[in-house]
Formats: sequence, structure tokens, C-alpha cells
Amino acid sequence: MSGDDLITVKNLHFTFSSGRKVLNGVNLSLRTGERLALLGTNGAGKSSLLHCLMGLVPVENGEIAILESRCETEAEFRAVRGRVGLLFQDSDDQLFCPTVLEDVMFGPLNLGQSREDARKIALQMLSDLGLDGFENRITYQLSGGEKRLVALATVLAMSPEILLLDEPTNGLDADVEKRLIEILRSLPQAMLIISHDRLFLDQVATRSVRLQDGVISQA
Ligand SMILES: Nc1ncnc2c1ncn2[C@@H]1O[C@H](COP(=O)(O)OP(=O)(O)OP(=O)(O)O)[C@@H](O)[C@H]1O
Repeated sequence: MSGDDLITVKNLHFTFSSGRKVLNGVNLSLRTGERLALLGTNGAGKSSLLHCLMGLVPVENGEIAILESRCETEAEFRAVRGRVGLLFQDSDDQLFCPTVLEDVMFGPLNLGQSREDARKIALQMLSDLGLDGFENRITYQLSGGEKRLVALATVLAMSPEILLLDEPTNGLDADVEKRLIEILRSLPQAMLIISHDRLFLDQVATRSVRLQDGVISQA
């Protein structure tokens, strides 16, 4: 692991309990300041790889190091999980509170902020994402694109040091996508981005890799 590596993955293997093997010796590093595109066909295992990096599924073998900490046990993953923000592919996996404000406040509260500070952070984040006035909206009634942005707000409100974004532009119209591109380009965090949207990646990614047949190659 070099000093610039925020995430290092070595020879990672992952098989679902059904017996379906999706990662077959993945090697990957995410370095400071880069926005790395993770390409691959439907079902290649991209989301599964992000879930492995968050310790959400048990890997078979291989090494994961995040922010210079080796992650193998649940306790080791728990220690870094708050410093890594995962935008799930499906916004409904991210949003579980009745209102938008509660959803965006949830992370900061969980990280120990006071209610007043969590509210301020959440309102600022909603404003940054062009969601002024959304705070009292009922989350489950939002449109798909609105949910995508609120889900991103819940992730960014925690000020993670690394972002793992699973198809962030899904459901966004052209104007909102353009705003998202500007936002992502302005953020200092390194990010690993899964997307099938080549135009989006052309403007955001600084490097690309491809997951195919369970291994990573340069794209
Ligand atoms: N719980 C599960 N049990 C067994 N197989 C699964 C499970 N979840 C996903 N899979 C399969 O594992 C493979 C990898 O899924 P994954 O969601 O990681 O792919 P992906 O590269 O993110 O695909 P996409 O681009 O379509 O989102 C797929 O073939 C999927 O059907």
C-alpha cells in the first residue's frame, strides 16, 4: 500500500451463499484526490465489490485496507465505516425516515452531532444540492430523481473522506445531472464511481478500471 492509497484491495474473492462467484481475485487501489470509474457489464459484480468494501457482505479471502486500516472483522470495518460514504444503487435502500430532513440529519446525529448542528448541516447540504424547501417532504413520495439527490445528501452530510457512488446519475434529468457533475468535480474527496453513463464519466472520472470475469483490468 503506497502512502497515497485510501483503499487497497488485494486478491479479493467473493461468492454469494447461492454459490455464485462474482469476485475472483480483485486488485484495486483508490488514491488521494482521484475519481475512479468502475466499469463493467450488468451483473459483473460492481455493486458487490462496493458492498465488500463496506463490510456488508463476508468476503471469502483477500485483503482490504481502508484509510490505512486493515479491514477483516466487523469491528475493523465498523471503525472506518463512518469515514466512507456509500451511495446505494437503489435509493430506497438509503432512505428510511418519514421526511427528507430526518433522513439527512440521521447520519450527522449518528456521528454525535447535536440536533441543532445536525439540522444546520442537513439544511446546508440540501441547499447545496438544489433541494431548498424539500426538508418537510415525505421521502417515499419523492420522484426517483429527487430520491437520488436526497440519498446523495444523506451521504455527503456525514462528510466522509471517501465516496463510493453506485450509479449516482440514475433517474436524473439533464439539468440535474449537469449540477451533479459540477458538485462532484468540486468535492475534495476521492471517489469510486459505478456508472453506465459514459458522458457523465467523461466529465467526472480521472481514471477508469473495468471489472470483468471477476477481476479488474485497466479500462
Ligand atoms: N443475493 C444474491 N445472491 C446471489 N446472486 C446475487 C445476489 N445479489 C446479486 N447477485 C448476482 O451477482 C451478480 C453481480 O451482481 P452486482 O449487483 O454486483 O452486479 P453489477 O455489476 O453491480 O450489475 P449492474 O451493472 O447490473 O448493477 C449478478 O449476476 C447478480 O444477479
